[in-house]
Amino acid sequence: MSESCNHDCGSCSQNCSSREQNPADFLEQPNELSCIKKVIGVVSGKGGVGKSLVTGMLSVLMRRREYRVGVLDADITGPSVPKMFGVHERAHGDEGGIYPVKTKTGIDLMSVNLLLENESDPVVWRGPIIAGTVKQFWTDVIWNDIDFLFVDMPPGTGDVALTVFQSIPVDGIIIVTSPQELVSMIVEKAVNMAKMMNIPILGVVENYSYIQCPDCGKRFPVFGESHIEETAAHYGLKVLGRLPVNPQLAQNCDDGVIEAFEGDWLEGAADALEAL
Ligand SMILES: Nc1ncnc2c1ncn2[C@@H]1O[C@H](COP(=O)(O)OP(=O)(O)OP(=O)(O)O)[C@@H](O)[C@H]1O
Repeated sequence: MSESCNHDCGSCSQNCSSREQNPADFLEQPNELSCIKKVIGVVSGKGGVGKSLVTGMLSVLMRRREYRVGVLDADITGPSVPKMFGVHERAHGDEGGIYPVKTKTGIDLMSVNLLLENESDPVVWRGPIIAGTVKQFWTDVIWNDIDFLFVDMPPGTGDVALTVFQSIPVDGIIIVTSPQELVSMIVEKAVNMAKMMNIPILGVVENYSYIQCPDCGKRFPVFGESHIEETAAHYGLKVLGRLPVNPQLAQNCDDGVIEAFEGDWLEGAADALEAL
């Protein structure tokens, strides 16, 4: 602290200990009617690697294990969660807050698409507004009795991702990657961000890992040989699952019936969540 400190940090540029804030200082309180046991962030270092699909599948798996599950779609400019679940109605609220919309199997969803008049309306908002909306999904939405709240994070490690990590008490993150060479750098970015935010990493899921011949069962690494084991070992992370390119999964998303997907690729990830 400077000797001439007048305790008015707004008029001083010194980076002293009284200015440094604990990450916990930025945490927002959830709605007073919410009751959430664990918050799991699903992140990716870049867009399009299947983060939303993995979020959706994990929420379905945990629901199948009889947990009460919610999905907070923090991917405000590319909200794909409601479509995957075939949910098109609008969310409603009252003086207590906003109520999530329930899927067919009882998963609670909140997404900007459930609030827009027209779900095809583009969200052309600047970063602070987007980040504020995500915060409101935490502070204003009534997450009633939730064992696992999955947060489908915006892709990358930018402004909105940072706000989410600062304002929501995330218990652990799952990193979704693809098999390309770039993966190591991308995982490193996500790992560093989690470290900065002091959030445990539960492990990595590799998507688009291979394609499996429906006749002979042989696996083909269409996007190149996987480096996930070495990469995960390098950062001391667990590989929680490898997801093939599977046309049926894409069809399930397009038809809004992700709750009907069949496959045990992510059971390891579900076990890790259950063990939390
Ligand atoms: N393993 C897979 N097999 C078949 N289709 C897949 C697979 N993974 C993702 N897809 C399809 O690819 C598209 C993109 O996936 P998804 O929306 O999950 O990516 P994302 O990482 O969340 O994207 P963004 O970063 O843009 O939000 C979706 O149409 C999804 O159905």
